[in-house]
Amino acid sequence: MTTNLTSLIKQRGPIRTIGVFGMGYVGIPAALLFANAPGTEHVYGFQRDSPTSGYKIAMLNRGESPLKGEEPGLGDLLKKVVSAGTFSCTPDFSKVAGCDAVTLAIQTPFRDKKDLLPDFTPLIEGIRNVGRHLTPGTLVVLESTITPGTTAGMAREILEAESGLVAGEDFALAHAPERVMVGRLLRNIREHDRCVGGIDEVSTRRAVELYSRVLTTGQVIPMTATAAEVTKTAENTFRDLQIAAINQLALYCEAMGINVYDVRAGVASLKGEGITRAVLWPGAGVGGHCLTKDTYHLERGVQQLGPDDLDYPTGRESLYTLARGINDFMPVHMLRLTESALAQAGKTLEGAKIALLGWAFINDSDDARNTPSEPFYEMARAAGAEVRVHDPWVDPATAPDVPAGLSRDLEGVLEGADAVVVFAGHKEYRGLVPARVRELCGCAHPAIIDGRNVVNPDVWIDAGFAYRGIGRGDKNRHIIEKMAL
Ligand SMILES: NC(=O)C1=CN([C@@H]2O[C@H](COP(=O)(O)OP(=O)(O)OC[C@H]3O[C@@H](n4cnc5c(N)ncnc54)[C@H](O)[C@@H]3O)[C@@H](O)[C@H]2O)C=CC1
Ligand SMILES: CC(=O)N[C@@H]1[C@@H](OP(=O)(O)OP(=O)(O)OC[C@H]2O[C@@H](n3ccc(=O)[nH]c3=O)[C@H](O)[C@@H]2O)O[C@H](C(=O)O)[C@@H](O)[C@@H]1O
Repeated sequence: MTTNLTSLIKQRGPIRTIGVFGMGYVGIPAALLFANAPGTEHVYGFQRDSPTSGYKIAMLNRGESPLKGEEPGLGDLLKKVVSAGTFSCTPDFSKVAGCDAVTLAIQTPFRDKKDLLPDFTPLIEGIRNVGRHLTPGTLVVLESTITPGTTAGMAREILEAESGLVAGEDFALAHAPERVMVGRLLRNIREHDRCVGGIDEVSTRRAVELYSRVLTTGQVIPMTATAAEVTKTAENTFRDLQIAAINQLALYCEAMGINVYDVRAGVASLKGEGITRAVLWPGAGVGGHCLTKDTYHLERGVQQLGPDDLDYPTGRESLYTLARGINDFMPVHMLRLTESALAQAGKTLEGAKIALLGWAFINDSDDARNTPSEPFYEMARAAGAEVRVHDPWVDPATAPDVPAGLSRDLEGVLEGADAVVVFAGHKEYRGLVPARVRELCGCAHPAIIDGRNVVNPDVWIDAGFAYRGIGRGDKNRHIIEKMAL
């Protein structure tokens, strides 16, 4: 069926000029790969000149990356496309008018951690700016993680209102969620399969044309815009669910006095013939900006798109939000394990000195977004404990929302501690020496609470520690070897 949009796209020919809104972890690698792809004449990196991020504009145009941490290949690619003149960064959104395709990779954080609602303000501002300069025949693609229904709903309405054009008639509109991981941004975009969903067939086809040019081993998987939104939120919901399943099993194993890692090895040994189990790892909780929010995007999507059509067991909570609840319970459980270990050494949380090891939400990383260490920190202090935090990766000078007293001096944090609580599986903690730690703690029976299975229980129990570990029902009831300091 030849629609007005089909002929508009035909008149435009292949996509040559591209705009990418949001020069962040997602937008920058995406823009550089588009700029480096055959057939691309120019890519505009659209970046608002905000107080916090405006500096990126000049930095990127100098060929310097504003992204923290190692990103293999990104620096060289940036220099290449800047010197080739196929990429430039600008706050001048009027250049949208000259683009054949515009993508938006703008942040969509929680508005407030308590209400778990997304703050779409920055994204809406970006969509509005695209609409103001939108010309017929252009493809618009949302890459941000959004609530299912947003592309065909709110985004479409704003674009049409600002441009006076009609989506699906005058311009193409799609969603193509990002699956990148910091530390492997370029590789992930090239190699991961890419779900690409248009509000209609013509939009999907144009979006497939855009993304096919940057994929190497990845395949494009076409679908509808809403299906693409659900795919992104569901893939992280499922990961959160898998983590909750092993966390619940860890709690059960503690109650039954067995070692969850024996059970995990047993279950994981079921292999092949489609009967394999995806058993993940129990731990002190789930942080990050993906798994902590994407479940709620999915839940809001079904509530907004299909409230009257959803058939679900009456009065039962969603399995997915229940999983979120179990994962968010793990820092509470860590506090209870700490309390139990302190009690075994004749102490209480009140007045105890706690060394919290690990502020980052993930091993060997400086990323502390929505870290599970934070609720533990707050609860322990509320219970009257003094908590000092160590993290070898998180920089107290630059990381947001760091606790008072976050230090990189491990021995200093351990000095005088009644309890040592491991929240991140940083490699530094796998080498802790019990005798040295006990000497630094300066008491006969310090507590060690292992949230990431980084210490050997027997070695620490033999050294006089009151040990507790997530899922270690076989060790958590040990007796203390009475010994003088
Ligand atoms: N960072 C990651 O590893 C992943 C992120 N995502 C999703 O991708 C989206 C972007 O995330 P990040 O790149 O991490 O965010 P980011 O915060 O690193 O980058 C966003 C950029 O957009 C800019 N910006 C904000 N409002 C703007 C506007 N109105 N016009 C132009 N620029 C604007 C910001 O100044 C910033 O430079 C989010 O929805 C996130 O959930 C998805 C998968 C992985
Ligand atoms: C593009 C994108 O959204 N990728 C997601 C991202 O997740 P994220 O960066 O949040 O790291 P993650 O490995 O999922 O870990 C999230 C949180 O869950 C905890 N975690 C993770 C795995 C596990 O078995 N047990 C566990 O407790 C981690 O400690 C962390 O606190 O990266 C994951 C990945 O590394 O593959 C990926 O599966 C996720 O879908």
